[in-house]
Amino acid sequence: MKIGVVGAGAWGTALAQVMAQGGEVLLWALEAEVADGVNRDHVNALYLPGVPLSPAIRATTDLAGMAACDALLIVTPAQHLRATLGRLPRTDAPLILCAKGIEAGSGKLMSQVAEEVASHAPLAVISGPTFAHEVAAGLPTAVTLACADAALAERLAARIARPTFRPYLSDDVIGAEVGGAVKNVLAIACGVAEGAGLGLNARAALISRGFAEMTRFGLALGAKAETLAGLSGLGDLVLTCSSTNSRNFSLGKGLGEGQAAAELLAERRTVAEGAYTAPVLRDVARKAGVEMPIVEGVCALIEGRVPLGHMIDALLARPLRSE
Ligand SMILES: NC(=O)C1=CN([C@@H]2O[C@H](COP(=O)(O)OP(=O)(O)OC[C@H]3O[C@@H](n4cnc5c(N)ncnc54)[C@H](O)[C@@H]3O)[C@@H](O)[C@H]2O)C=CC1
Ligand SMILES: O=C(CO)COP(=O)(O)O
Repeated sequence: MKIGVVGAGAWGTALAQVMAQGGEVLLWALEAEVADGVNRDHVNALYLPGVPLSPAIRATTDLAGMAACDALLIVTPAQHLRATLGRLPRTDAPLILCAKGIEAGSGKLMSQVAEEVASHAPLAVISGPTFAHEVAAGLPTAVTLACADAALAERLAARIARPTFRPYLSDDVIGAEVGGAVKNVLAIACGVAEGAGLGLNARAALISRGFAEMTRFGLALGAKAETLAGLSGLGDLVLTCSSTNSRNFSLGKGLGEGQAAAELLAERRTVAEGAYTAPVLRDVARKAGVEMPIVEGVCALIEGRVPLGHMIDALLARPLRSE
């Protein structure tokens, strides 16, 4: 099974590196300098610096080449998924969606966007606790591979599984996507707590009450509770809420230190998906009648509507209730 990877940011490059252990991989990069660097020097200096890449990865800036692949890992940021899929050549190859987010404007999960733009393609999702640098370095990692078609899931798992990269199968595509999208927003909240010096008790409270928000939201969208408690939900939440290796956590840390969201976002080339997912997540949750006070607080901070102190006071002053 020849694998194509669409998107040569940190995660697409790391996935290409693991998949190259099982044969040649074609990697599509938006930027010509990235494709050139991968082909000539076997590095992606822009998005995954310091990692020597496998010579079995061949990079291209031409999406047409993806038609020759048997399965495509789609790893562009969430807000670029629709446009990128729209430019892909028509192919019957399964699309394995790897971005974590909700589309602004439509309020759709990645699989719902793909169903609209590439309705002919079989879909799967990879999600879970996966810092790109660790995966690229061959450190042990487990992910959720979600697909409604059990036979396809098994075929994909057989190709994707590597000695240090272990997929667990699930039929709950929505659940796998909700976990990845919501944890990014909660990681911003935990970063805020770090930046503002609120302590580790506050972080643990945000993780567990954030998980309650993720679970309420996921169940309202039809996700299974056990998916949300698995690698793609709780697992990724714990990882991303614990380390400045997370772009979302470090964005939150900057906010907690008093910097403005607009400045922090303008400074970065890499994507902090939670900043774009937060407002649309809040809107979808409100429409579904799901209370997400931590997500509401993150939105208020990102939009610059309330000072940090007010946001913290508002969360602590909510009516007392059962856990
Ligand atoms: N970096 C990580 O450790 C992980 C990232 N992810 C997810 O993977 C997705 C991609 O993130 P990264 O690879 O980290 O990105 P990145 O932050 O390393 O790089 C940004 C990417 O966006 C692309 N891009 C910019 N403008 C674009 C456009 N107009 N059209 C298409 N692509 C465009 C760039 O070419 C580059 O590939 C995100 O949804 C992220 O949440 C998931 C798991 C781990
Ligand atoms: O999704 C990730 C780890 O699973 C990466 O998190 P960040 O995008 O916050 O860096």
